[in-house]
Amino acid sequence: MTSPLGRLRPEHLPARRVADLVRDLDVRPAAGGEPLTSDLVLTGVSMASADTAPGDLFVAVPGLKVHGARFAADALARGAVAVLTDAAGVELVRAGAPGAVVLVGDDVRALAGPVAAWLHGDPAQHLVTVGVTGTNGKTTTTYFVDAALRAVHERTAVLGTVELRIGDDAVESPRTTVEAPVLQSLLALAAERGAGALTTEVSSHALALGRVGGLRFDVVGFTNLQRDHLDFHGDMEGYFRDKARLFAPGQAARGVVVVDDEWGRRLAREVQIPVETVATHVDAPEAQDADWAVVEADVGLDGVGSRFVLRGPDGALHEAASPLPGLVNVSNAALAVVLAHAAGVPLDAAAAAVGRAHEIPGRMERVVERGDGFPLCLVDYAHTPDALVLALEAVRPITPGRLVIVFGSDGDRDRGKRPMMGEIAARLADVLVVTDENPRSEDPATVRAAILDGVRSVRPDMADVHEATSRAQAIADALRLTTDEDTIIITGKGHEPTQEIAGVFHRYNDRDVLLAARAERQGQLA
Ligand SMILES: CC(=O)N[C@H]1[C@@H](OP(=O)(O)OP(=O)(O)OC[C@H]2O[C@@H](n3ccc(=O)[nH]c3=O)[C@H](O)[C@@H]2O)O[C@H](CO)[C@@H](O)[C@@H]1O[C@H](C)C(=O)N[C@@H](C)C(=O)N[C@H](CCC(=O)O)C(=O)O
Ligand SMILES: Nc1ncnc2c1ncn2[C@@H]1O[C@H](COP(=O)(O)OP(=O)(O)OP(=O)(O)O)[C@@H](O)[C@H]1O
Repeated sequence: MTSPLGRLRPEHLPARRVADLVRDLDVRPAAGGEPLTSDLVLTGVSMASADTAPGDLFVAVPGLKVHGARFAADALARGAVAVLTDAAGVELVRAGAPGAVVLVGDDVRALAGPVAAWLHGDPAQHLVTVGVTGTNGKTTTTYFVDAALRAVHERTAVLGTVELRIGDDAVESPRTTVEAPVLQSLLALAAERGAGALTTEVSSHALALGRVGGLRFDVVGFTNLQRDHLDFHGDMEGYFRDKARLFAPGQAARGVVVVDDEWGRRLAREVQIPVETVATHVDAPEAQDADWAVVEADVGLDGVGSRFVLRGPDGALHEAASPLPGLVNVSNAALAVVLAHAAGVPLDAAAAAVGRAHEIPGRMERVVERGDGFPLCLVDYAHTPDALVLALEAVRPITPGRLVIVFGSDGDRDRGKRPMMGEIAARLADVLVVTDENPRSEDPATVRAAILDGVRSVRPDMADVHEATSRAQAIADALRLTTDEDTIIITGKGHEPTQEIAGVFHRYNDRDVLLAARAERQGQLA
């Protein structure tokens, strides 16, 4: 996917002297290079050569695969005026681009954010900023928070897995949390366009790789911690420690932590910033000590949403609602209300706005309504074992007939979860269509076989278990197998606009494919 950086820079570019960068931040001219001239001016920062624009500082970081300094010549050819790198990078820049202006710093990945914030004049100070981390629920919670912030700000920005949105303008997002220079440039653009608040998802990769460096959030939130991304973080302890970085004093002024799981309780105990705690499971022991607690929840059997009652720190009870089905969304909504309140939105306005929030692409999204021979069809992003359990439990009560799941598991990612996903689906759904998610470089059949091993361990006769070698075929098969009493839930890819197969990103979206399959089936039924 093309990076949106070029399209999302502020219209009024900043202009600051390289000499002032050396004066203000912990960087210095590399020995033996061109002397810094006082008229050398920067108007942008980039970390990827393809995203470099004239006037940029190219920050060349040592990558996990390759050193960014290898691409300095490319960045300079695109108009970069200087390169910031580490000691190892200096030699590489000199080899590829002799004569370049080279600055050097010790940890350039960590410097990228502060440098970009410096260049843009610390744009975050003009906005209320909210960051949300946790394994599941980040996207949903950020959209809920954004809905609440819009109750008091005419224009807002929301950044995350689904899109990068400022006011009504949005582009596809290259990842959950953009690189630090892109984030700072988006903050500057949001401020320039008069946005009063910005909410962003903060992934654990972002925290480990300094993508939110240079930004001190007004409020940050934690949803939960579940098994995911162990290929990157090593173990749960490492994953937790990376998440906890968001709650460091330099990174956020205050926090709101869901304490339903032990990781949340530990985070609330250990962090050094003021935090409010939220317990979202009715009558759970942690509710007694939590600042905020969901004390009643009525999970709507119409599958549209839930009403709940939130007890505040003063003991007062507040009516609130989640516009999406399932108890997990009560949890996300409760967190969002408290986060928005901490970010300056009156409590009842926050609760009302969250209850009315619009549908979120690929999050329990109702794509086909039940009726006329068609089952209710939802597209959901559940791609971890815990999320899958919760998603299936959320749709069971709204399913008069059979619960059908179309699902797979990612290639080149945590292999251990594949049989677990199969076991869960076999336990909690009636009909299974096992297919591909993003096989990446792996043989899709191998990934499916691992899932099917898990299915077999729970359902040895493999009754009502189907395998489809393409996701579009799986969706068509599911529609063919069902009537309007049933529910189909398609999990794993949510809003994603592409499917990655053997290194190639093919345009693919579950919602679009489902609607096309429905139209075709309607033709067959007519
Ligand atoms: C594992 C991981 O996060 N890797 C990130 C890491 O990659 P890397 O260190 O391997 O980078 P590299 O390929 O060695 O390249 C080194 C440097 O050279 C630059 N380069 C490279 C090639 C080139 O032609 N020109 C160029 O300038 C790169 O931009 C980079 O700055 O640093 C790169 C730039 O800083 C990131 O783009 C890259 O994210 C990759 C694309 C990625 O897929 N990340 C995923 C796992 C991720 O971040 N996911 C989380 C969400 C997870 C979730 O909750 O689901 C996210 O926030 O999206
Ligand atoms: N609070 C929650 N606890 C557990 N599972 C949840 C929660 N909220 C949502 N989910 C499930 O996780 C899926 C992903 O939700 P969402 O996109 O909001 O999370 P996310 O943290 O943004 O995920 P990712 O970082 O992978 O994009 C949903 O489709 C739903 O099935």
